[in-house]
Amino acid sequence: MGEILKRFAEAIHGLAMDFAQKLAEGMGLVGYQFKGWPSQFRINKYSFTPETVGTSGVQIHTDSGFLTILQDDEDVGGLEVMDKFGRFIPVDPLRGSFVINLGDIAQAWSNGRLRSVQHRVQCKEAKVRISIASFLLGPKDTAVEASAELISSENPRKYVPFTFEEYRKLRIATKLQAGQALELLRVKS
Ligand SMILES: O=C(O)CCC(=O)C(=O)O
Ligand SMILES: [Fe+2]
Repeated sequence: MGEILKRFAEAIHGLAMDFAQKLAEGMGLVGYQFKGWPSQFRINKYSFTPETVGTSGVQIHTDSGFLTILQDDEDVGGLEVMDKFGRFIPVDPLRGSFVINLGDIAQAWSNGRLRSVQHRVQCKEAKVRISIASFLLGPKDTAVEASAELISSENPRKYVPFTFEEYRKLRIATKLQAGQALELLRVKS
């Protein structure tokens, strides 16, 4: 990795960790530690052509990790997120901003209080589009498990404990990319 990318990656990882910490505090989790949770980086390049206008550059999916910080293309739009009514809402380019969204691990970790968001990238115009996605994944060696503070008799545990690696493999094996794989890990009542 080049020096500039390395510094970018470190800064974004730090931002993701701070953001996660604030989320935990906001949910009343005192002293929760995200220490050792890794980030993964991906540079997406879409070579859109007149023929691809109107098609999907990335199919509908949720991100599998905890949270994503997206440095989206500053000129070429196309990102769309799904609202709770199943409608796609365009996220137009906004210079000097990041898009932050939650993934499936956040949903399991929070016992369903936080929700992962379905999204896709549509080809709107015949241009090259570039985005840099930084994913804060999940705990490295321990299981993803909602803290005791988030569990009560009215709010029983929703998901069985699982590791990020197990979840990643489950998503690949089932080809369920839009959050449905999490349903397979629900505690049976
Ligand atoms: O390119 C984008 O705007 C989004 C890419 C994305 O959703 C992803 O990499 O998971
Ligand atoms: Fe994504």
